[in-house]
Amino acid sequence: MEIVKTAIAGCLLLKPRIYRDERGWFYESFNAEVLRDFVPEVMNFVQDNRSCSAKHVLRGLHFQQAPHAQAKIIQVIQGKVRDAVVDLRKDSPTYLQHFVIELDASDHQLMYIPAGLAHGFLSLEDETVFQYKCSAFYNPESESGIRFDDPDLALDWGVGHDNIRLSGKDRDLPSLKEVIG
Ligand SMILES: Cc1cn([C@H]2C[C@H](O)[C@@H](COP(=O)(O)OP(=O)(O)O[C@H]3O[C@H](C)C(=O)[C@H](O)[C@H]3O)O2)c(=O)[nH]c1=O
Repeated sequence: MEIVKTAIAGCLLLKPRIYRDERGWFYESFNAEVLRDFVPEVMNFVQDNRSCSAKHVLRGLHFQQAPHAQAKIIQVIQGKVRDAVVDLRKDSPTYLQHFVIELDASDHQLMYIPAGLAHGFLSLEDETVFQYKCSAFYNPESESGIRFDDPDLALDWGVGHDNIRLSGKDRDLPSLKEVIG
């Protein structure tokens, strides 16, 4: 597996070695021994989530507040997304840094997102299936987030905001300024 650093400290792209033959392909999508030196929570993933989204559905930006903050290893199983992360760790050298990256199921890339980052994605195709490992259990009481169109972040989702479909909960998310105080 190739481990690639991103613009945010500790957030890593994971590019598995793909074994192809006449039957198709195979790769290890998670291997604790391989990730041990790069992913502090490698042995603490306790929950896997999977969602399916229609085109232009945006889920996020979400995070769980400490002590329920979740590190995640995300992957697009089917379809394509624009995935966004924001560093909310006040002690991080990349505090408030953010980026958007396109992840396509056909690339088989994964991304490790440390605890303390806000995360969301925009589905670019119908039936986009998104799966991720979490290092802490779901704790709705600790859930928070940032609105997808926050003016201070100005995230580039690649489509007009009028085309984006949100849950009622996500429509009411606070701004970055409200979250960081
Ligand atoms: C997250 C979660 C949700 N649920 C239930 C609660 C709701 O009844 C239903 C849908 O939840 P929600 O609308 O919060 O799902 P998403 O909008 O996909 O949330 C996710 O969106 C972005 C992409 C993330 O990175 C977060 O991990 C996660 O919050 O599943 C559970 O039972 N367990 C869970 O871990």
